[in-house]
Amino acid sequence: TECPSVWKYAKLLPIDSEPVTIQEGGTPLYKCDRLAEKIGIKELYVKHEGMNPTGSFKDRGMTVGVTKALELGMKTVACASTGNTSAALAIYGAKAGIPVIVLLPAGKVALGKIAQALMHGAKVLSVRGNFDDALALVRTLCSQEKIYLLNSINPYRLEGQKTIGFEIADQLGFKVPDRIVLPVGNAGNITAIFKGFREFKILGITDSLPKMTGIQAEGSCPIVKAIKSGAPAITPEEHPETIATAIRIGNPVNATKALSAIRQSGGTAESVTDEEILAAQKDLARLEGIGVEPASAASVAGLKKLVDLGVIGRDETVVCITTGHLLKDPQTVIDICEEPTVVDANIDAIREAIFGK
Ligand SMILES: Cc1ncc(COP(=O)(O)O)c(/C=C/C(=O)C(=O)O)c1O
Repeated sequence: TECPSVWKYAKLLPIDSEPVTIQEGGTPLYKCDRLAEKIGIKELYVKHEGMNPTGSFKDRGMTVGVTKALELGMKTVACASTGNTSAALAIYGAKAGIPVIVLLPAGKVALGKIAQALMHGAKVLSVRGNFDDALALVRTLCSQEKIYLLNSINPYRLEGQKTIGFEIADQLGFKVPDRIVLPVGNAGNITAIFKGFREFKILGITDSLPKMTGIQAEGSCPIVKAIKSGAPAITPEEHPETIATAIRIGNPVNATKALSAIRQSGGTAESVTDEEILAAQKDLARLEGIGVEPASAASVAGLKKLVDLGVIGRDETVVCITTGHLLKDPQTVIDICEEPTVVDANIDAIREAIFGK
């Protein structure tokens, strides 16, 4: 059988040429019974997008976006990023053989992501400002030069990411889950996944739509505030703050589409504290063996909060999307875990450390 990947769904993607691919997609959908029991719901799956080649779901958008860049005869690609978008663009640009420019918020990008962007040969600019400043600047650059902008304002990114919805439906035997819960930053992914489920329904492949449920960090949650207030648009946040640096975004470019996806699907949005995010990161790792970076764990933290609040029913079938691998942000893990025990190299010291005698 065909290896599951983004390009399994090529007929539903707006690409006519040979794709630039590193076999992205086809990520595991884990049934998480121990985590489900702890949270108190009947059926919980985790779609682990950290298992993509570059370690995040961004690969799906970039395989389509970079292929389209070549189709359009673009010679250089660029993006602003909280880290994962830039890592993926660096890798797909390298695969495509074209130069990559990335703008990162100085001091606010996890180690693994910077390592990827640098090693794969991107021109990395560390901007003295936040992600939103960097995004405004790269949009200006791409309007002045013939450089292809590949942030999720570029619709081809969302075309690739909608395959997450296709795969979940595929993996559940075309039984659509009641709800998808995922972290929201620039709000491209929640928009894209809803599009995927909507397209499968229009094609008659499935017969329902999941409730799209976006989770943000309490210190960076413009989408949540708009959903709770019923506002037609977000109020951008000047100083977004969270340990989950991947979603430290105050002015999401896809806000309008995301608000529509949440409202059309009967979903919701909720915020969680950094502490709740880190607790969920540990639960995923220690109950299910799923290693994620902090932002990804916001999905599980938000699920727990919404179940406790009675917003999510205990009999719902829920899929949480974990968006990035633990190895992207090892420093945060070292900072929150207990130190290793240093021992002398002899069996007595080992036994003492383990058995205390
Ligand atoms: C691990 C992780 N989890 C969730 C999100 C939020 O997805 P969107 O709501 O579609 O933005 C991101 C986004 C990262 C960037 O925006 C970037 O890399 O520039 C992420 O890296």
